Amino acid sequence: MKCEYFGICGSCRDYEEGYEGQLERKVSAVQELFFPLYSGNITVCPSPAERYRSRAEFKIYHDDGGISYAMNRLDRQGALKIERCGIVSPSIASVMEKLLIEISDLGISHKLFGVDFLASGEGEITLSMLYHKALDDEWKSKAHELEKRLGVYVIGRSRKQKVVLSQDYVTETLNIGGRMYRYIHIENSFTQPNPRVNEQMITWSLGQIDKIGGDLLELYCGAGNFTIPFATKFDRVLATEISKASIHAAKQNMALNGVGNIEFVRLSAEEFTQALDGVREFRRLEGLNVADYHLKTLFVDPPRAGLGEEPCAFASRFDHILYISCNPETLLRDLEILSRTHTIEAMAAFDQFPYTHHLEMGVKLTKKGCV
Ligand SMILES: C[S@@+](CC[C@H](N)C(=O)[O-])C[C@H]1O[C@@H](n2cnc3c(N)ncnc32)[C@H](O)[C@@H]1O
Repeated sequence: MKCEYFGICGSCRDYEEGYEGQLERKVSAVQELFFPLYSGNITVCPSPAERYRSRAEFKIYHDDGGISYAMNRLDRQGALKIERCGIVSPSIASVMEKLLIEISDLGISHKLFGVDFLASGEGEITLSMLYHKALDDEWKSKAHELEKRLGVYVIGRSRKQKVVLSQDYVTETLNIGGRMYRYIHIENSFTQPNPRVNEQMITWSLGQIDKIGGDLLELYCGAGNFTIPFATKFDRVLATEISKASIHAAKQNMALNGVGNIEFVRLSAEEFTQALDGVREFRRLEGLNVADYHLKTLFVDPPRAGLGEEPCAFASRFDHILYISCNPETLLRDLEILSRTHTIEAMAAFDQFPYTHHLEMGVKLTKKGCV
């Protein structure tokens, strides 16, 4: 019998399909899905089979005066208590059990309903504790003690309250083709969850845009995960993103890596296209002459909803499009539109989320008639 919770609770190690089997099945499914548009080779980038997630969110389940970790059941029929978790990074795994003991010992479990972990490969961890009550000075001093006992950075969150005791970020190192990049990852902001697959994703993507040159436009740039390595391949990069915290981190990441040819601007993708077409003016673009950029390449990494009709029409203006997608279904819809003007040159599948039906995809498109 197959257990749908393998990889979440990590306990049923005899899952009959194994890591390779589940990946093969997912890859066959996307090959079939995209076959009408693309019949070429799909590069497959696997994940480590366990301990691959650098961030994880758990519910806190209270019973008999004790607390345990829990997750929503996949069938949405209540919560499932978690005893062990095979998918979180070694550093998260090393504090999970101790954390429950220390929270109980310090008496800070009352109204605690969730904990979020974010870790770096070097073992730094932010621990966000989510409460249904206001956090007072007594909580702060106990949470300080928790930081000391576990060697983590504690952030307390409740309605309209965020308490940062020491810091709310970790610094991650990624190896991209032998070069080390450093990134500040802020808790509660978007970061790629699987660092080893993320490295493969950036490396594959770099290979696709290697010799194009000119300037790059990136929409949905987050904290500059792709932007910073991409900047080595273009004269200038204009990168936009909706989240203020991510843009702030992106600017720090640019400095951290000694990169100077990127402009990060906090604008939604929709706002940026309006600005480019002169439909609206934005103070956030002041001092930047967008018309001055030689934008022939577009990189997009949108949320699950993908692009849709209008953004695809905008994307069609570019000679080269690189599209990273976390949802093959919306990607298919968008590729059906983009294939009217562009040819799919290459495709890749990145197993960001092993043991789930999710698969991240990468696609390189070139305008028809363009060499
Ligand atoms: C899948 S993440 C990719 C981020 C980044 N490329 C990375 O690898 O970390 C999508 C990003 O799009 C941003 N976003 C969501 N809706 C947006 C919109 N309408 N316009 C611009 N950015 C948006 C989110 O804040 C998030 O950072």
